[in-house]
Amino acid sequence: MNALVLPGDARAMRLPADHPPVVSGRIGVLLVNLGTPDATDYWSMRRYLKEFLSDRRVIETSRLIWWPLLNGIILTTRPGRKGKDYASIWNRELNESPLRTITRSQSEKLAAALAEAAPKLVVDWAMRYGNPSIASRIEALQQQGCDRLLLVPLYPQYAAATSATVCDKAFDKLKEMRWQPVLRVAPPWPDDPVYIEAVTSSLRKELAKLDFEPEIILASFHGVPQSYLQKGDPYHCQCQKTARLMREALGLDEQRFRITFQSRFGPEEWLQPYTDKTVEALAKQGVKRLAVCMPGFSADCLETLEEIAGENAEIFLHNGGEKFAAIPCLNDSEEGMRVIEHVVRRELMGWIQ
Ligand SMILES: C=CC1=C(C)c2cc3[nH]c(cc4nc(cc5[nH]c(cc1n2)c(C)c5CCC(=O)O)C(CCC(=O)O)=C4C)c(C)c3C=C
Ligand SMILES: [Fe+2]
Ligand SMILES: [Fe+2]
Repeated sequence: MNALVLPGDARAMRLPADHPPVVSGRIGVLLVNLGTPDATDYWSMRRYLKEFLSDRRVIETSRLIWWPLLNGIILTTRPGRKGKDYASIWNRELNESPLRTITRSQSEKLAAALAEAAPKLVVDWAMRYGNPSIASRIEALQQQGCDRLLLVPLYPQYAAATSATVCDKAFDKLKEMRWQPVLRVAPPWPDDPVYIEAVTSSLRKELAKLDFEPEIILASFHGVPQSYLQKGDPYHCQCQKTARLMREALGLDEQRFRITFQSRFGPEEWLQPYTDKTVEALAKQGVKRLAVCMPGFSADCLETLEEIAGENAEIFLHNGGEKFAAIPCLNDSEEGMRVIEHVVRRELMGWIQ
């Protein structure tokens, strides 16, 4: 007879010698963000973009039209161009993208914050595209004895292209498993008072550090094609709600605090107003001082550091603007961790005390 110590509760269990090993009794929390290439060279970028842009949740265009486009022009030209953009924001110390560095830190800080209240908890993190994959981390959590799993897509606003595809991927892994962990999924938090308080107090703090007072603040959210809204995706409404609640909490009017949508891709019409067009128009109208916050991103990434802090700053300054600030995302700041810990504690109710 073997004596097996269960990591969760340190119970010793007696099993026959030919019995497969059993580890159980722990709870896994898996934080998931969008994705990241392993490196900025052409092939790493191509692999990452191929996985990302082959996802039917992201690109809903008919495969007959999309496949030749993707495998022809897009995967030939985009990896090189975007590799340079990633290189401009790369974390050289750790040789990885900022999104990876920040997501790991969020996971480590969450684990530390919950260690005392929930010693059976194992906190981990994954990327929907690239590494570490969702499948590999679910497997690792199971090997550590997690028979219950809380999946946390790190998107405050739900979109099929982000939140739903995280669930699809997790369920793909579960489909292969004999002993599936029980799965809970954290809902989005577009109007959660803890989130609204965190994004507005973080914004106030960042504004206070500037050497200027912006005439206008943009809340820029990642866009999606306009057709996704027509098909019933709640993303647009949830972004509007977050922006309205932020504006009310800040006591600003609709002129001073405006919503825009960034990162459009391809010729289709995306959610509007577009961030880059708005930034250009404001500069041309004579606005001299502008700040842009990005409350839909839980962590700084290519779209915030390169597109907003880089490209959009340049657009503003080239068209007559004088001062531009890109406000950092919540990241692993005190405010950011307050939101993640709040969501996780609430969704673990009944599983932990
Ligand atoms: C082409 C369709 C895309 C849709 C729809 C889309 C939705 C969407 N994306 C995010 C968050 C992020 N996107 C990021 C990068 C990125 N997004 C797309 C395309 C779509 N996104 C691409 C092709 C890329 C890669 C870069 C590029 O080639 O332009 C990132 C940054 C990742 C990083 O490592 O830094 C984030 C985050 C949301 C929230 C969203 C819909 C709501
Ligand atoms: Fe995106
Ligand atoms: Fe709406």
